[in-house]
Amino acid sequence: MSEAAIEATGLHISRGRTRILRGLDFAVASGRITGLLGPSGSGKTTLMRGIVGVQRITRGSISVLGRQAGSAPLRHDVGYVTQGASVYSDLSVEANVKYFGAMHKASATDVAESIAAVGLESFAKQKAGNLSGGEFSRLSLACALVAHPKLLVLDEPTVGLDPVLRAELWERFVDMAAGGTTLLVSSHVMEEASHCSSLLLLRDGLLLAQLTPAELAERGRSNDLERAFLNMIKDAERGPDSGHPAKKSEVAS
Ligand SMILES: Nc1ncnc2c1ncn2[C@@H]1O[C@H](COP(=O)(O)OP(=O)(O)OP(=O)(O)O)[C@@H](O)[C@H]1O
Repeated sequence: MSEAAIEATGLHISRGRTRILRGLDFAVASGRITGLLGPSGSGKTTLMRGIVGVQRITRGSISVLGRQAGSAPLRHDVGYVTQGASVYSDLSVEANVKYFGAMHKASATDVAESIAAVGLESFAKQKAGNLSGGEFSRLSLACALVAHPKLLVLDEPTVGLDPVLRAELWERFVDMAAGGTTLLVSSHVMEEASHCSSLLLLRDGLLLAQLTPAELAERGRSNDLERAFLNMIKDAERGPDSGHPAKKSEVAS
């Protein structure tokens, strides 16, 4: 078993007066793709923010690459691509990637490779503000890739992308993991779960289960992972009196 890149212990996070994450314990393996899945509002973004160190932890801890989440030495090792725009609309694609690359001493080759990795070579000189939604989000990804992070945290990176681009991006993620990068990718598209080695299933701020896609299909009694997830949720809600009791280890207390 590979070493953990992320370890959360007794993690609670509140935002304002609302308790969003309510006691999570899990580990994310190095050099793998871990999917963070759950319905809208389940706490995926909040958890990612905690991992990259931009969200105050209320109780418990998160360790990232062996250090406390958010600590200064992690700055060059952790990449985070948010759902919101993080690039400069008035700069070209190339200038944006160069700008983010400069913070990590990236070479001209790194810049060109990152642009190529997201399929934006023909848009290199175009202003970011003139890109389509999907191109714009791929540019955000290129800006994170240029730093060659050891851990890449991606919040819904395939939203707004067509099926071809979606597939290409997942191939890219698989290649990166094969090269040793750890990826934590959130999505609410359950079919994307099949690309991941491990899945964290969040619901209402609790970890419903951590399992492989094959285990999800088995425990949720369907090869359609969306249906399997829904079945697991129903089982957890029915509790031990249902015909399909949730295993104790699957339900966070
Ligand atoms: N600043 C805030 N103050 C209070 N509550 C917040 C704040 N930000 C988010 N929340 C609430 O926290 C909950 C979890 O939000 P979060 O963005 O982590 O969910 P998510 O699983 O990423 O959702 P989505 O898939 O829709 O992006 C939501 O109910 C949201 O309304």
